[in-house]
Amino acid sequence: MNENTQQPKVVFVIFGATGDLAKRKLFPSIYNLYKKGNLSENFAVVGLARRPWTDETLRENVETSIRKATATEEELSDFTSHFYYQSFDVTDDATYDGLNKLIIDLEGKYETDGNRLFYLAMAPNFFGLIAKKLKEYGLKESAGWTRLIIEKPFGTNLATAKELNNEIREAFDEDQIYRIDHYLGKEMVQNIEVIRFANGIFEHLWNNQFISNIQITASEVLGVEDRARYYDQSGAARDMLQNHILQMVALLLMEPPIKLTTKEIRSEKIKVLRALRKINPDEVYKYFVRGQYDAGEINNQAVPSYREEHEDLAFSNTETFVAGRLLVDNYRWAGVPIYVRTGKRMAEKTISIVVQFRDLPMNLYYKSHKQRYPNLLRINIQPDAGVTLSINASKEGTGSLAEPIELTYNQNDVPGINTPEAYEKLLYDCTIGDATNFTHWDEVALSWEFVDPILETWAEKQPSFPNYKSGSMGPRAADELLEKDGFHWWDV
Ligand SMILES: NC(=O)C1=CN([C@@H]2O[C@H](COP(=O)(O)OP(=O)(O)OC[C@H]3O[C@@H](n4cnc5c(N)ncnc54)[C@H](OP(=O)(O)O)[C@@H]3O)[C@@H](O)[C@H]2O)C=CC1
Ligand SMILES: O=C1O[C@H](COP(=O)(O)O)[C@@H](O)[C@H](O)[C@H]1O
Repeated sequence: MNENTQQPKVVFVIFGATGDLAKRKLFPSIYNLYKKGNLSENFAVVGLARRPWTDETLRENVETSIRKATATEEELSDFTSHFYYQSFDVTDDATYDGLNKLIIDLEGKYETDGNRLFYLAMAPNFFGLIAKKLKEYGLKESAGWTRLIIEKPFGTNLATAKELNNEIREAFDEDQIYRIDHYLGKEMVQNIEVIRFANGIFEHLWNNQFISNIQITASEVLGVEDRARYYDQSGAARDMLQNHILQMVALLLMEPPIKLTTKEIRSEKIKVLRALRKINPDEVYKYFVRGQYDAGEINNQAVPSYREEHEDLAFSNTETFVAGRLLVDNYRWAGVPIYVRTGKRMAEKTISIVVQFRDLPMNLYYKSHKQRYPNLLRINIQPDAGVTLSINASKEGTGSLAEPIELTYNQNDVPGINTPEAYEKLLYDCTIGDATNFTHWDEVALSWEFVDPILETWAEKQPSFPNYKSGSMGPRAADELLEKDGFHWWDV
């Protein structure tokens, strides 16, 4: 079935084809695009890494990674026959000419019109170098389009992000650069705009007169897994807050764009990020909470503390949890706190947004003020994908008393809906040249500007870690953030 009208022709070049991201996300996503007819037969994939694999080894690995997708043997071999491997060290100049030759051969064989998509699924310290070499060895020169997808993290602070951006911009134009943030490929994150801008009942109330606060939670059950080396240098603020969480904030608070184009949507998101109130160093501990998980229990299973996960982490002061209270200084949002929290080894895997509407000045249907239930709009991103609206009504037998009831749409319950993986959507968008759900440099820079003072202040003082139990919803201080304002985290 072809869900979209365009069936791109392209050679994908994956740097880091033997790695975790390629195996878990990229190969299955390319397969799904192919299976759904969102990719024409005119495509090839070149996998690159240092390991001395052959085309056959790569194809076997691709097969293993997509087996779950229940393909027949014939479908699998048709698909994997488009994959080619080249053993390649990105630091070795001698390898780039050979790569160009292989791509040109494949362009002839598969008639891909010279379209090239370079995907950098490698450690970020290689991003600048690869971009430079692609230009230097003429791999950017082709009869079709050339695009570059860059994985996260994009720098470790504003200064390093600028350096990286300058390196990449020397080789590629901004409109060829696709900085991926996979949260922007999630169905319900994309739906934020639709829910807001296609519904008068929400958009008319979407401001500080009617909304008392907004809560964003991205909690994970998993711990650091085998990414300790990366994660310990990063921590929750760099790993999740600087990118995924601030992107959701921008989508939730932006003004309606004048058109649904990449340029207009980005321009509105950028205005929100510019309006984020910068945190003064002396306010960091008042408005932001950091945490690191201790041992605990999740789903009745004992799990170790962060420091016990790997010998290199034994004395780590890296945060695995961050919560904060953000303010956006513009006419629409002045005074509305946006609470965010994200962390590893929490009680459950959830990504959800709760929009709490203001109480009525006087509600005739409650016996006491304590029983009031505000209206809540929940945008459930994962594991449920849908929306829930909490309203008040009298239930049978409760007479003239109001009780909260929930109106729920859960996409997971709708038969026949097969929500595509975030990476699948974003890969497709890139092949058709739609950069709407990728981040512009200005968004990256503004997000670092917001996060940097928090990280700098934290770096000055050793935290008292661990400070939350695995299987909990984070440190107690994260609850106090809201309690000080008379709110509490809603269940997610
Ligand atoms: N894994 C994940 O879930 C996520 C990953 N990311 C990002 O994706 C990127 C890749 O991550 P991930 O796949 O986990 O990393 P891995 O460590 O699993 O893979 C790294 C890849 O780079 C290759 N490589 C390393 N050095 C060289 C070199 N000098 N020349 C050529 N190839 C080299 C490795 O292969 P070989 O050793 O054979 O050379 C391997 O294929 C990172 O930027 C990460 O932050 C982002 C979100 C989630
Ligand atoms: O980018 C990242 O995201 C994942 C969480 O992604 P999700 O789609 O499962 O919500 C996180 O585990 C990882 O640390 C981070 O790098």
